[in-house]
Amino acid sequence: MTSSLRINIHPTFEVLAATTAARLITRVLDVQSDRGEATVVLTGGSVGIATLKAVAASPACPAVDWRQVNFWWGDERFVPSDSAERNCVQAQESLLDHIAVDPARVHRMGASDEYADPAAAAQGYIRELTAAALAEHHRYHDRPDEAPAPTLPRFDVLLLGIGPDAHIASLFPELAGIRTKDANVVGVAGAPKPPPLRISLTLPAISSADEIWLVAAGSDKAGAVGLALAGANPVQVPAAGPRGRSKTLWLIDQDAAAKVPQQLTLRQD
Ligand SMILES: O=C(O)[C@H](O)[C@@H](O)[C@H](O)[C@H](O)COP(=O)(O)O
Repeated sequence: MTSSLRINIHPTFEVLAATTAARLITRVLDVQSDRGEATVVLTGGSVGIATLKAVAASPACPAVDWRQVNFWWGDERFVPSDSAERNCVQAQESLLDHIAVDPARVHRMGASDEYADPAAAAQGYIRELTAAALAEHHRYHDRPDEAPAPTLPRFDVLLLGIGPDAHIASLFPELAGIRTKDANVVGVAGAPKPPPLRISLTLPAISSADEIWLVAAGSDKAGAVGLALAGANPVQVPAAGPRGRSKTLWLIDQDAAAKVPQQLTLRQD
């Protein structure tokens, strides 16, 4: 399957969040009509959280059977589980508290009051991902023992915010995480964006997703977005790395689009 790249530019942060929310609701509904369940990987950050708030506020929100949605996170801050800094705490307040989710389908990354360090929390998430992948493999394969067992469940939509330094999730330029190819989850130390201790999916795990949506707003993201879309090296520009299996969607506002190569904004493949 060839993966398509699309760039959608919106006039303002608010319109970007509202349209991303509408797109997410529609995508989950479409997947649920095919498979019953749907799986979304959430992100932290201003656009990621604003999108969740817009989903909760949408008149279409109740159309989704949220009890059949699996929630994972692309990254998390390694702080106490009840800290307002946690991406999952912000997602809980923005959306999950307002919909009927199945707690067994909400997969939070580990916290500093649950694990000794980010590496241990990463191992814990790897175990949780592997267990979900195996259960899904048995649900969807007639003869599961005849096919190799996957280590990741199917991610229907994976959301990524982008930092001014072009980081995605908690994969930062030049650090070990963006270079990691032999693991699905890593612990992060020394993150330039506080807090310094984090957990993150790796680029191979991110790129296992069917659709990847990169969301960014503001002129401080224009350089990162422009470099990523110009095809920079992912080690220096992590936002250049993600490729969804079927679609890579850039959802950005006009300010963040200021340095997108002109020929790209005309081409929508
Ligand atoms: O844990 C995090 O901080 C996020 O997952 C991170 O990857 C975020 O999405 C970007 O830093 C963009 O954040 P802003 O949109 O707030 O700049």
